[in-house]
Amino acid sequence: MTATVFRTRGLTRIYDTGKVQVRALDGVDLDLFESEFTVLLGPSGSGKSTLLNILGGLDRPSSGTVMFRDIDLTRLDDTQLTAYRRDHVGFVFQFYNLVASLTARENVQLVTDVARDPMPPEDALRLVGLEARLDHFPAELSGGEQQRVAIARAIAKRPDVLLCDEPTGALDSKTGVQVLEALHMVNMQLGTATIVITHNAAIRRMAHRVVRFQDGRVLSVETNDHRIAPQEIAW
Ligand SMILES: Nc1ncnc2c1ncn2[C@@H]1O[C@H](COP(=O)(O)OP(=O)(O)OP(=O)(O)O)[C@@H](O)[C@H]1O
Repeated sequence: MTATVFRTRGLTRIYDTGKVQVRALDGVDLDLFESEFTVLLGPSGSGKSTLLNILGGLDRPSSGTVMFRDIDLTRLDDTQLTAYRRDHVGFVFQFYNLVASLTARENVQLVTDVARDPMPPEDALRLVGLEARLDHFPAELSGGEQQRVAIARAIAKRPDVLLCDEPTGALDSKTGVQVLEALHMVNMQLGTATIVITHNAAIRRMAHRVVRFQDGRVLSVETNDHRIAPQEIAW
């Protein structure tokens, strides 16, 4: 049996907006596993991003526990949480947040220059299929290529987990599939536990495990017996 990378118990996040309290997460018990590719599905507002932000140490729960391996993230102070993010977590968001005045290689270098055990930026860009675009600026790259630079930037520090919030949300099917191929390669070659939020149900078919959310709770967890290749996915 594969070891768990994340274990949440009774995870609850309440946003207090003054007039109303929103239970974004409402007692989530969830195990996610080392090296697995997990897809999080669910309607808008069901709590997916809130969960991802807590797993990534960007936010804290109101109650409950979240273990990363044998570390209880809820017990870390702010400095320790920052160190956890820096050493263990790669993030990919819907919008790429690349520095426009830097090339693809230089955007990745921003991270590798300060990481503890980085891979060369060229290796990270090769892994996502961009070896021919090293010296291109973001404006010279397609949306899918820019997202792949963002993935290279996220994985160049060799994180243990890669957390992706709608990574194909801004992309059409053809370029979106290239981004999924890049995530698949990272997961296969580096064994990085990869957790992907998507509204696109077609993507669930490439996952090891699919978690469905509703109203801040886990509705179901399914394991895919037959995964399909990213190239077979279309939307
Ligand atoms: N900073 C905040 N302040 C108040 N309420 C918030 C805040 N962030 C999220 N929420 C609320 O918490 C609930 C869960 O939001 P969350 O973003 O986690 O959902 P989601 O499933 O990721 O949605 P989407 O698919 O639209 O991104 C929603 O009702 C949302 O309005």
